[in-house]
Amino acid sequence: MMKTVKEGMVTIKIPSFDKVSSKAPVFYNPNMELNRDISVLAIQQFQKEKKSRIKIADIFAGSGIRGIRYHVEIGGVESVLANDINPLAVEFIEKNSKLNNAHVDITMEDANILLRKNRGVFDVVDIDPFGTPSPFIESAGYSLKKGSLLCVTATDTSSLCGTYKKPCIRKYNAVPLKTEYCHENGLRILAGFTSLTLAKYKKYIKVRLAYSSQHYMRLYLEIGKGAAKTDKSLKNNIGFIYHCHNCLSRSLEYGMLPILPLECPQCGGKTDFSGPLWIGELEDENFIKGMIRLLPEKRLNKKGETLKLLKLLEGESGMPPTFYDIHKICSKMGISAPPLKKIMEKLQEKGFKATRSHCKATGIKTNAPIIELKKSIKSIHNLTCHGCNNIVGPPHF
Ligand SMILES: C[S@@+](CC[C@H](N)C(=O)[O-])C[C@H]1O[C@@H](n2cnc3c(N)ncnc32)[C@H](O)[C@@H]1O
Ligand SMILES: [Zn+2]
Repeated sequence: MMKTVKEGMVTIKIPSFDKVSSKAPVFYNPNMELNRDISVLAIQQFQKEKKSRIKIADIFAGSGIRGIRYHVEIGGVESVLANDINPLAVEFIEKNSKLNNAHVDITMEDANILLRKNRGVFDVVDIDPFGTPSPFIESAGYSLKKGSLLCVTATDTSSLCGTYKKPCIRKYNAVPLKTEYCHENGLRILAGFTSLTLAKYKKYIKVRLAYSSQHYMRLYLEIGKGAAKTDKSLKNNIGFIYHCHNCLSRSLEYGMLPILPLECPQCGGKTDFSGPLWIGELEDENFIKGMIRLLPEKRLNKKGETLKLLKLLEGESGMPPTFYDIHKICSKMGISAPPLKKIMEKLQEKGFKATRSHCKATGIKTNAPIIELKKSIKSIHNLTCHGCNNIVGPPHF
């Protein structure tokens, strides 16, 4: 039995399956359509900036839908290589390429071998494996050329988010942190690990776009080259996040070792830490603006969702790492949560930056310290609440 799928401008066929699983004869996940839609826009924007024709490698191609979409939907493409280790997947990539009249190059190799054999060939490498991309980053570091784009998906979010600490240390050589901003933290661990892995090849990353959605994380990294620039990139972007579970304050430390005393500077409580991770920029405002401008000319089923996400990510550029969960803070303060918009306005009135986080609907990113945020929340609460001032007791800050 066959199943027909329509996404973007392509139609593909795959063997029927009961549920999305790595055990399916040929893997296809309809929930990743947004991932593929955003990839089409991001790679198109990259190609536009490059002003030359690009060679793309979709090295975990599955049914071929991703690579075929890149071939059909992205302008200025010189070639697309679709690779998979599964022989049945390769058969379907061949069928689906013909079905869409897309002249895709097809290989059946282990992704690491393919990257090693094609050093300096591709302008875009897309790594979309089952679970962790960690075993493939080293070969990507060897293979990628200056000015190329590395697109990485990770679906092992429980490791990156710190539900399980040991697998994160094993796969990403970093200590995770189970907090309200654990998804952003996970993106930072993945970017930090990639940056440190590439460094031995005197290559560094510039994060053009990073987001977490549903069950996966996705990074778009532009590759730079040169020993001095790599050293500088590590110095300016790798470090640690410290988090106080008591008063919810955070701080950053640049470097390869956690050296701050593990005591909260705000309340004296014990702090937890995460890292080494990427504490530099995760969003490139101009890149995202470019992607938004490209939206009207693309045929995407998830256009609305894509725009909403890109707008949130655009707002996050230039903001410091981590965000505050207003519900968590208010529950600690013993008051009901005021609307997010009002809190952001209050912070902005006081001269702080404030924006929403794409990771959490109740999250606010701000450069205000926790004490200022709590003061702002309290003042809005006092203006609007006439019933509970006497029962909440003294403010908790
Ligand atoms: C998550 S699926 C890819 C989905 C596809 N990119 C898409 O958007 O629909 C991962 C694919 O990687 C293939 N694979 C697993 N290990 C591999 C390896 N070492 N080298 C190449 N392909 C591999 C699997 O057969 C599977 O088709
Ligand atoms: Zn504290």
